[in-house]
Amino acid sequence: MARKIWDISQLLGPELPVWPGDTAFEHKRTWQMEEGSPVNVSALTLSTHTGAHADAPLHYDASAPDIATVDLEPYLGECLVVDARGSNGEVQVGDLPHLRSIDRVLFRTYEKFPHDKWDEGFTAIAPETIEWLAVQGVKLVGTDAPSIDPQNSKTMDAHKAVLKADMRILEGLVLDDVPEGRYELIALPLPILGGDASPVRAILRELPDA
Ligand SMILES: N[C@@H](CC(=O)c1ccccc1NC=O)C(=O)O
Ligand SMILES: [Zn+2]
Ligand SMILES: [Zn+2]
Repeated sequence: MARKIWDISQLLGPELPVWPGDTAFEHKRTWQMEEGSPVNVSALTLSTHTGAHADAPLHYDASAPDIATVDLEPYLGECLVVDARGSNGEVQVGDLPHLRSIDRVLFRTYEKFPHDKWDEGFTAIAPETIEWLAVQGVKLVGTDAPSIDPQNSKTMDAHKAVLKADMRILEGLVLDDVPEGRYELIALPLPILGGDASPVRAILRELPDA
């Protein structure tokens, strides 16, 4: 029996909302068959933080590893999806369920993911929550929000807490259709030399029957 797959990635098209001031997503043709080329070939212009993406430690520490260097292990394996829609402003420690032997935690903060407009008031993750997850042995934290820090953050406290615990981050996931529970996560970053982040094709898959 095939194991159900949830695609938790954003669609990458011209309407994709991006961080204020960041690079807009652009996809244009280099060669076209209708102009006599034997093939269609196009080119992408996009921010490393486009859609569902993985931050590299380099994003928040100028001397830390780039996305081509990080181990792939955190981005592949069992995870817990937590419904944090009740959190207001920041996911607090009190919003967490009891965590038992889990390496990856993904937070759903949206009732409905804002596909067609930028949401500046997204729910961040409190640095204390990151610290608590690290104490529980969590290696990767994911969110449907565009960042784990608030949009106007200058201190990036949640990213700094991730750095201290050497955790990994996924942002921009789409979790609207995913019930709370345990899944297999697959969300591999591209090996971009010097990259501070990479878009990922993020999916969740039913765990194999025990
Ligand atoms: N997806 C990015 C968004 C970002 O770059 C950012 C996050 C919080 C505060 C400022 C940011 N970027 C530009 O100032 C992130 O990794 O958080
Ligand atoms: Zn990011
Ligand atoms: Zn980030």
